Amino acid sequence: MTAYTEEIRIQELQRAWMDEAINLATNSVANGGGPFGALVAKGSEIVAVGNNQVTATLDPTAHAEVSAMRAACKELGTFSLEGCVLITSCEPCPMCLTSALWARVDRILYCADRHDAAVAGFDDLKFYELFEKKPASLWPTPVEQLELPTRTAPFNAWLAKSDRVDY
Ligand SMILES: Nc1nc2[nH]cnc2c(=O)[nH]1
Repeated sequence: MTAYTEEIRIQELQRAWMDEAINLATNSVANGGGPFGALVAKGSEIVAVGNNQVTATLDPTAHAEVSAMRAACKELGTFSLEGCVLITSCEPCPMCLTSALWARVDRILYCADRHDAAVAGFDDLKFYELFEKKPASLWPTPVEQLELPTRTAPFNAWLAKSDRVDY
């Protein structure tokens, strides 16, 4: 296989995965979920899929991407998605983007963006804008530090644990 045909193969695979993510998102609406779908792929294989289940499961963190990454970790038996790609029907919100960074995915591919989501009434864009505003203590949901002398005790315990599993 030449580099060119390999590139075409990868593009076709990505297109098929994105079509699948969009189908998951559309079906999610029909099944009572939010209009978002995502999947995690490794090599040429889909490891796991997910759709938005916030209202169905009473879980504000049950976004499509988080659901897909949770399922992928379970499937692979690991907390790291290194070597995997996250494909999502819509640009990840700040929570999902950070979750993907924590999961150490190799790459994220999305279709609709935060502006498309805003038209549908979702706050992804608003939250991205919030993160650009400082200080967070002045956000509509104030984020404030209560600085106690014991604040680093958990980290001290962590650093003293020789058999800790870093992530
Ligand atoms: N990308 C994305 N944005 C959202 N905004 C609200 N829910 C979701 C979701 O599941 N995925």
